[in-house]
Amino acid sequence: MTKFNELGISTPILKALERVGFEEATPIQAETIPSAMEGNDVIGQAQTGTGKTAAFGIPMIEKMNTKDKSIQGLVIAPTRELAIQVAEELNRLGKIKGVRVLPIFGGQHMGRQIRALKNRPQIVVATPGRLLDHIRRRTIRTQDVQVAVLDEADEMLNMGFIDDIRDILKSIPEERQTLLFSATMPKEIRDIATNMMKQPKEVKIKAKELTVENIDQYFIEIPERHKFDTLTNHLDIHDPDLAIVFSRTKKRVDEIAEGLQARGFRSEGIHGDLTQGKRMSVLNKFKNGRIDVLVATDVAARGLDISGVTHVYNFDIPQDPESYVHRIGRTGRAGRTGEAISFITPRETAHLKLIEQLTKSKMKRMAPPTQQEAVRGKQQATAEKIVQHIQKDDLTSYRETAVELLEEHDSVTVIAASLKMLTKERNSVPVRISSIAPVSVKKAENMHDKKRRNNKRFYGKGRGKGKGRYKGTRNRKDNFKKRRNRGK
Ligand SMILES: Nc1ncnc2c1ncn2[C@@H]1O[C@H](COP(=O)(O)OP(=O)(O)OP(=O)(O)O)[C@@H](O)[C@H]1O
Ligand SMILES: [Mg+2]
Repeated sequence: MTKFNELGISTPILKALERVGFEEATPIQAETIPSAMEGNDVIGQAQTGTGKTAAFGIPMIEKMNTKDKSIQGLVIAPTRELAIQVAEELNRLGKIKGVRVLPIFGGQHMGRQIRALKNRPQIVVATPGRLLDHIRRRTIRTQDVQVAVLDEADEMLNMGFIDDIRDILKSIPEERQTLLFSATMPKEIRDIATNMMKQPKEVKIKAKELTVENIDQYFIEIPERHKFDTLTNHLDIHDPDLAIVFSRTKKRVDEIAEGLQARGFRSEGIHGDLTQGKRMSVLNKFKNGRIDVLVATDVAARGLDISGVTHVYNFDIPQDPESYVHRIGRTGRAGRTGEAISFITPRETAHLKLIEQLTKSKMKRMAPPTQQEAVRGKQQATAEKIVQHIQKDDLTSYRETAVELLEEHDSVTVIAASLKMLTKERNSVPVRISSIAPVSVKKAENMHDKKRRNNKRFYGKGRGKGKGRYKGTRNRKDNFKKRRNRGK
């Protein structure tokens, strides 16, 4: 284990690290911080939840000159929630040094962002579409940017984002330092990345598996129509602190969340068609434990760091095997344990193999939990609560009534009645989720089309097309030209 003070980090940042409670550097931090501080371009790959944010954040903050009021650092992230989270983490690490960090993302008022930019942040953490709007309106100037980071780099360099990223990087001086981080880095994406960088140092933390070892991975083979009951049965038996349920479409996310509510779970959905205000309020409720089950599209698959997530369900397995790695990585973070349960329909077993090939780990088969097991699970949870009362509380004032009850009834009957009263029996209202085609291996190979489609599906129709969005992107013009030529 490496201490932070062995990495050449300055005193204000060491102090900040102490304050946030980071005692030792994680392997990705130990290996990339010194190299990035020397000014190298770095591609950093390490498992989910192993501290990649601080791995790029610390060298970036070190490089910032607080006397200079221009934007010197730029972090680009695929979702708004992640941009906010990364900005918060950089703020915690850079505060003592006096570095100002601002998140900039779509779905928020331009005017409000322009006002916030007047505070002259040194670091901006942004989603690509909105950042490009600001660059084109010259409300964000990138000529003094020295460090550019692509968090979730493989996602940022995929079909859905790459044109925006190219345009953004073009606006930044070439002498910049470029840092790319992700838990996954397919080879073809790494090749694109290297072309945008200067002799990057590649740091890949060696691990037997791409996924985190302390996440127990299971799969349950069931027909589509049994998925919902299987989910509620599993939730009743395993009683997660916080759980995330991933589905492939926004419609199903809404339906699953509503179905869970109908059965008495505290649940809400999050996806790209919701207003930004709603997205934030749902996520905050989940973080504060006011909802227990978050149902999400892949908009919540990458980067989000929410403590207390003990279970991740793949209600629908993802089309993209990389996405599996990121989804299940929402649990088992920073050394904690977690469970991932994937529902596989009989026609999707080949896809399961594809995922296992990528992750180099095996999912264990689990039998679908039955209704009786679920009922037993709920009763056992009540029994545990009773035992806690026995251990903790003073029950003297209840004893007399207890003795009276036992004079008339046998003890098992009395306890059974108490359990019945205390157990919140699950109502079993029928819930229908609209159907979805199974994922197929063949489809997954068609990367190009898939990525364009998926970005719309997960992040929302409106991504990057808000009011005032700069309309004449090179890409669209090119497409237009192509169409015109074809028509001739
Ligand atoms: N050195 C450290 N010691 C203790 N905790 C740490 C350390 N570095 C980071 N953490 C904490 O670990 C958690 C995960 O960190 P982070 O979100 O940066 O992971 P990540 O590698 O970016 O994961 P993902 O691939 O999912 O984006 C965070 O809560 C973070 O504050
Ligand atoms: Mg991250």
